[in-house]
Amino acid sequence: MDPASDATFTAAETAGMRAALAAAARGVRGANPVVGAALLGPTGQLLHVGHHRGAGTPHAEVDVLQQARAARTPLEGSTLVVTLEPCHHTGRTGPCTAAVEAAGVPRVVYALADPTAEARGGGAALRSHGVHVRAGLLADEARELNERWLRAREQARPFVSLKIAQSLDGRVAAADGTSQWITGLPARAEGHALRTRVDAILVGGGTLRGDDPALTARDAEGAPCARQPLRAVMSTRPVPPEARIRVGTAHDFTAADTAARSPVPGTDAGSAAPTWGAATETSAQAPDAETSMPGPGAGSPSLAPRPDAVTATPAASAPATSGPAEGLDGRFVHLSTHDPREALTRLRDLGAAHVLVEGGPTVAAAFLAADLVDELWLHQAPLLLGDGAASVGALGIGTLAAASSWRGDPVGVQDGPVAAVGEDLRWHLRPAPR
Ligand SMILES: Nc1nc(O)c(N)c(N[C@@H]2O[C@H](COP(=O)(O)O)[C@@H](O)[C@H]2O)n1
Repeated sequence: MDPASDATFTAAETAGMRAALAAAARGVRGANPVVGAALLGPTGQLLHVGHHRGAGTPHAEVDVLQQARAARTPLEGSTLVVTLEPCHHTGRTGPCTAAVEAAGVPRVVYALADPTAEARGGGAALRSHGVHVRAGLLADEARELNERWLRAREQARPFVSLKIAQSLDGRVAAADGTSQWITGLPARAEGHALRTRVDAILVGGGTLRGDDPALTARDAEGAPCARQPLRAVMSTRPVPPEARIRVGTAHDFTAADTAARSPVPGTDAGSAAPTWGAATETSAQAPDAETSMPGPGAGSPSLAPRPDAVTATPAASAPATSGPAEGLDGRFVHLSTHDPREALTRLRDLGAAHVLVEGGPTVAAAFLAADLVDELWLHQAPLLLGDGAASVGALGIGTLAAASSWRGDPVGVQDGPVAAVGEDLRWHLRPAPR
């Protein structure tokens, strides 16, 4: 137990922590935890509230200190209240401990200790520099907020998001296999926004062969986003050389690329460099069937892929803000396995800390059955198909009492966990506690 976790806290600190917990929920789930922070004045008055907005953006502590600096708020006698221990490392951003010290905040109250090997120890470091530190305030609430992120870190695997676009009756394709476009443009735009936040997108061999998706992240005009996720196929069968998933990659990771290149911090991954395969360039521009993206002639030109829509921008020239991990930009990897844990291990070893699973039904079921889905984005269109592929394959659930159970997740959505998106319905869900 943290030596300072038996402390008692003031009513103002408890109120500040509640404000910080509410602010944390305005962040997004993924490679980083959701974190909120509040600054209290000498009499406990709430001065500023901030939060973290996802991997690569300022941490909650830095966000709230930046607000104080912008407003010229004096910090003598202040207390920083934060839902996670200030980090004590340089990752995608700098150490929060240094920011707290530089700002001259004399007291810090945090909820939950940082469990990661690389970032932990901020409380002790601040204490050794004369900052008054107390831990454990509303720790259960803070732990619950990041329960799946904590679990992913414990299992030394990436955080996993699953995205499904389905009909009212839970189908992702009609009887003849057609699947474009089940959902409307606003829902598809949400899907692309999600793609820009992840390190890797994964599909199965059935989706690859049936739909030939490009798996690129594009903006509302159909132009490629500055940073692209790694594109991954999980299949024991070969990936055709002409597959669109390979298009535009300057290089690809070969099927043998299981060696570590940029491992997720805190894991035991090795450090050998992977083999780089030759680029496969093609100008094919078929519609992105699996993910319901419009293609040429789809009647929605604003999101139609353009000839250059799959040209990845090299990570080195991209702005150092949120987005996929450095070096994965738009590349392609073939994971020759049906085991979702093995697939995640290999993606982790390539440097992915956040993986988006985009189907199809067999791959979705494999991740769900293994309890490897940390958040679910489900778009439901007002269509009935009556036949065709179900969105999720067999889960081995024989009776209602054993159903896979989910809860609305307000994190990462401003309009609540269930909302209308154009003509469609969007659910943002997290696994129900077991
Ligand atoms: N104290 C704290 N505040 C936040 O707002 C955070 N997001 C974190 N995250 C911790 O730092 C690691 C990520 O660091 P970078 O964003 O790459 O710099 C993450 O693994 C957490 O341990 N901590």
